[in-house]
Amino acid sequence: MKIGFIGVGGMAQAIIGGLLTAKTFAPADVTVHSHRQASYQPYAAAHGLTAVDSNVAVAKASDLVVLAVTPNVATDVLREISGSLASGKKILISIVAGLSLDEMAGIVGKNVPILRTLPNVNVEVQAGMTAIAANDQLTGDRLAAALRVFNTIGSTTELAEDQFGVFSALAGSSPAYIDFFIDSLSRAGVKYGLTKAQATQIAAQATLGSAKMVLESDKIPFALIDQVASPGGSTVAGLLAMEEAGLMTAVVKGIDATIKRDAGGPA
Ligand SMILES: NC(=O)C1=CN([C@@H]2O[C@H](COP(=O)(O)OP(=O)(O)OC[C@H]3O[C@@H](n4cnc5c(N)ncnc54)[C@H](OP(=O)(O)O)[C@@H]3O)[C@@H](O)[C@H]2O)C=CC1
Ligand SMILES: O=C(O)[C@@H]1CCC=N1
Repeated sequence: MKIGFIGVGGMAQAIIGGLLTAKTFAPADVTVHSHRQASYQPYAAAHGLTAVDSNVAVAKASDLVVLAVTPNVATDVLREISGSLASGKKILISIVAGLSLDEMAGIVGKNVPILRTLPNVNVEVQAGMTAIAANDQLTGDRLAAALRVFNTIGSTTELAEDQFGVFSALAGSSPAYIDFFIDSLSRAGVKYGLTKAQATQIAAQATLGSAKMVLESDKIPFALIDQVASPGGSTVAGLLAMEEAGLMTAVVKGIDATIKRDAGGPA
């Protein structure tokens, strides 16, 4: 099974990095092309991937064709490769935010098996969270082959397409927000004399452990908060100060803005 990427920006590189580490594909079975030769050729050479000189060549060389370009060029690129997908033998996988299965099928043809996905950048370390929706042409072994791509680099969840916007905010964009939180914790540590490197490692490990606790214990986050906040202690003092500064409202407002923009609202 061969996989090809049209677009090798931040997200495609995270997926490819995760897949190579997981050994889901051998480097030579991964074909790439993007807009600028200066960006895709050195990347392909550095990882032993197969670089080709057009988007159509990616589609021709691959069983799984991953559309990983920015949303503003996605429909043009689909038009460009539609002839190579027309037989319905290749599987189109899109990671493009906001592009629906119907829009894609309207361009490449209703007989083409398509998997719409929304991965997050953590796929690079096999800890991704990916939403998936398949069209009715993608079933059986072919669906399993497409799902395997994302199951080997993290968790997946099947989702109705009208929930991709909220998912994109909670999982696609949130690594940036969680990193913002980690960096804020770390800066607070620097304020009190830790080095930035020490403080970042401490903040990141505490975040990782807390996420693991939420996933693995049977307690909801509020119960875990209560477990940490000793009566009359320092944590409850910190929690109240954070809430006075509007932490929960700030997070929800951030998610509101993310969803609005994902739905086509102004930047
Ligand atoms: N970043 C993330 O965390 C996530 C991103 N996504 C989706 O992934 C997609 C890519 O995002 P991201 O990686 O962040 O963006 P980048 O800007 O990092 O990458 C975009 C890629 O598209 C390529 N490209 C642009 N125009 C063309 C074209 N006409 N033909 C071929 N390739 C082209 C660029 O090529 P070049 O570099 O050569 O100019 C670049 O490799 C988006 O649709 C986004 O919605 C989804 C989930 C999470
Ligand atoms: O910022 C973006 O538009 C994309 C969608 C989800 C994560 N990154």
